[in-house]
Amino acid sequence: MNTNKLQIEIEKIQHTRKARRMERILERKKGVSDVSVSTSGVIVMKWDADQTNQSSIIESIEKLGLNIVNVENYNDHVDKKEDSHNTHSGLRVLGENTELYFAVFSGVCWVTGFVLSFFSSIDESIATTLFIIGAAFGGVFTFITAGQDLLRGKFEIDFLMLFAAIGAAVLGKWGESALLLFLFSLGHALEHYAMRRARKSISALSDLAPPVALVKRNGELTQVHIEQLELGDIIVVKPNTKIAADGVVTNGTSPVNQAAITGESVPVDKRPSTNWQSQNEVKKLLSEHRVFAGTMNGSGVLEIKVLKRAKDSTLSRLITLVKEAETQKSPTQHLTDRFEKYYVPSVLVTVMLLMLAFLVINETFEQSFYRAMSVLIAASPCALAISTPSAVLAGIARSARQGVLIKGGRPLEDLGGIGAIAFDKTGTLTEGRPTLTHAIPFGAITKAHLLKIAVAVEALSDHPLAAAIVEAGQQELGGIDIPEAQNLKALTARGIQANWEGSLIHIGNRRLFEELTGKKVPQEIDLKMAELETGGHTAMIVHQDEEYMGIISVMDIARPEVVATLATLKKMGLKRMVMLTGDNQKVADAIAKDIGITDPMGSLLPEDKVNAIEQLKQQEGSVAMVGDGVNDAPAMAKSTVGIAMGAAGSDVALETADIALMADKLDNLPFAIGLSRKAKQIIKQNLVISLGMVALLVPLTIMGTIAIGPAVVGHEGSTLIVVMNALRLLRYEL
Ligand SMILES: Nc1ncnc2c1ncn2[C@@H]1O[C@H](COP(=O)(O)OP(=O)(O)OP(=O)(O)O)[C@@H](O)[C@H]1O
Ligand SMILES: [Zn+2]
Repeated sequence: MNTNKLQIEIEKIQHTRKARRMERILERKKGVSDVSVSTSGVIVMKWDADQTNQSSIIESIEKLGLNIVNVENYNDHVDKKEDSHNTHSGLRVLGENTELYFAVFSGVCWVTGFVLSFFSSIDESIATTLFIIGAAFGGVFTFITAGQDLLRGKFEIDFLMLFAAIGAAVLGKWGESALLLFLFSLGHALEHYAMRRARKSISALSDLAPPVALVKRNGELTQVHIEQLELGDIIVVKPNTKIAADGVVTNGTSPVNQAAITGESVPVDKRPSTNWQSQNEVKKLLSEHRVFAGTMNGSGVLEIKVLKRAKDSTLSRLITLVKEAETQKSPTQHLTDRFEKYYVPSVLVTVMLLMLAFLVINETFEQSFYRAMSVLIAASPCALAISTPSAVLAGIARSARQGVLIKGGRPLEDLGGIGAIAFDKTGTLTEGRPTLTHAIPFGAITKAHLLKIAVAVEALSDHPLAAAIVEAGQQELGGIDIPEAQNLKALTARGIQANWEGSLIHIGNRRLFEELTGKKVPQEIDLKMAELETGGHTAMIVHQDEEYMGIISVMDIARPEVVATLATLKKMGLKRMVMLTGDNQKVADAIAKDIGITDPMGSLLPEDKVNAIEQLKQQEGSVAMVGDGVNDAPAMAKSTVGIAMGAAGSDVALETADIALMADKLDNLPFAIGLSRKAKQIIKQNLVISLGMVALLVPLTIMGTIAIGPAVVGHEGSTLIVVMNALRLLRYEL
């Protein structure tokens, strides 16, 4: 089976009955299965590439009198990116592993022929025939690939191999020719087999989402294909079944295992959101209210309002990004590509010259040709070519399983070599949910008045600090009516300004008032603030017209896992852990001391954060920046590797980061760094193995110490070792 998935948008179908009929008709087509036609005009189906093809399917749909609007082939761009050796699907009579079976059969022919050739009583032609059959089975895939490459104007290893085999055959050395093609095809079949294994663990992601969902419409439960779910639909998720869509919990409580998306092994308790009817965005929801398609419901029944279409779900985005990531070349790969560009032609020239050796030294053309072929095989950069991509593929596949999306070889390699790591404070190192701790009025002002002003003004702000002040302030004031403020102006990294009851209010930090008044803030205020800040409280001044009214302070606590995470990073040898924040330096120092940050940098303007990253890069070579990917995006973009946390809930973070921690936690950071280091190390080992083998084999073949057989064994052996070495990453644990 070679299953593909196809989604076709057509014009709306008027009746459900008609849609069902379409389904039945299409289902009857050979190679097509699991057809679902929605009245909204979406056809989804699976089709087997061995039995039918896309254009034939589209033709049959058009024959039904339907107008096709759009066609989306889920496997399309994956298939195209499969390596060229994998494209001859026409010959896959025995399934995916046909090449391997052919190689084994070719080997059997060769061994039998080889054994028979020792018996003088048996006619030589029998052994020769076996060799020829062996060569045919061993060479057919090589022949096709070489042909395809040639048509595309490319000289690749398959062509060289075929050339060598034909050369040997021309010289009457059928045994050698068969051996060569056998070993070559065996090596490459095993290599593809291994690579496919790594790729499978990526495509396993696609199987996470259940194909159907139970939807509640007009009080009735019906089963629909997930592509037919509409935004706002309420789906019912039974205990221990998979959740079919991204959405908000509207009813029921249940623990949900989100490991598939976020890598968290502990289930997250979900409960209904109180205002689910007005909730329209997954990213604004608290983790206890939102659910993701592909995650596993626990013991309770959940009702969920669908907030994303199947094709836009976090899981779908993740799958697309992982598949894209696989094709992003790493720095080492660019390097080896460039190396190969000069290397391959020079090998060819050398081989040409070696063929002419008989003109200079005393040997036959046959001997010269034979030596040249051995050198050609020995020097072929097969192992080199696969050494980095295989590691990148395995690394990305492994991390995806852990809830870490690494977008390609570059971030994978870069993260393994970072000299320092910088964190955004609010929401990354801290919970990002500050609480009000103090309200200190000055002089004759009452606490209630101070809070009233603060609540009225901050109610207009969407800064995380504001929410804390409003919520706690209102509670303390006991639901009294507070006149509304107007004309809010957010003063970035300073505070806010608004009109209230005919006066002008400012709330913010020292910078704001220094700029406003041109003077330092009064000493007693400064001292009081400093006292709070030393204790880790973020203090803000409330100012009405010309008067300082008081100080309010909030506190944001560190995330529970941060201490352990930073300790692990330290143990892993990361010396500089930097915290970047717009908050006061003293607050930064206080938090840093508690959690193990080495370089707290406070009172930063947004552009200062970017400069700080720039500076760190100069000092440490490369630096990773961890943040939420939204308001620290510029700093992340400037860093060597931008790491976004909580990416499962935020499309922006998922798109902009180089590496995304899907869970809203830092837990996986050491894992990601460890995996990247391992990948870097494996890539290095692979380069040594592949180049070392070439360095060993080339002189030996030139001197004639070893013949073509051992050269092929060495060559293919190193290729396999390199791939197997890379696949170790699939089993990586911190
Ligand atoms: N709405 C507001 N009300 C009062 N003060 C504010 C407000 N917005 C910002 N400030 C003041 O400006 C400072 C810097 O704010 P900024 O938004 O740059 O950083 P942050 O989001 O608090 O922290 P981080 O940089 O760690 O995310 C705050 O610490 C606070 O003193
Ligand atoms: Zn090879």
